[in-house]
Amino acid sequence: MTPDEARQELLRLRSSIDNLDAALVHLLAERFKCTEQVGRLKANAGMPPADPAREAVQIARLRALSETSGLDPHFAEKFLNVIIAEVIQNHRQFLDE
Ligand SMILES: C=C(O[C@@H]1C=C(C(=O)O)C=C[C@H]1O)C(=O)O
Repeated sequence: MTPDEARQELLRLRSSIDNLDAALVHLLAERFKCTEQVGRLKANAGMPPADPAREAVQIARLRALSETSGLDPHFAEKFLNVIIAEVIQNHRQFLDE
């Protein structure tokens, strides 16, 4: 591959990365819209913000999905835990409203 071909290939790959990053942002935005509704529902119904049993099921499911799709299951678990921690923090704020 010539240096010029390598630069072209890099641009092509980065264009796909940019599209995928945009898709991730949109997916996360939809997920947080949904979890906001869950948080308000739970706060109104007197349910606790966190549900460790539900989280364990989700983590097991995502780890299995990761294994079949070639994603590192450890990374998938870490990623989901970061998102869930943010969601629970948001849910706690609804308790004060
Ligand atoms: C969204 C919920 O609240 C919390 C956040 C979760 C999530 O982000 O997936 C899962 C379980 C709960 O700890 C829920 O109970 O479904």
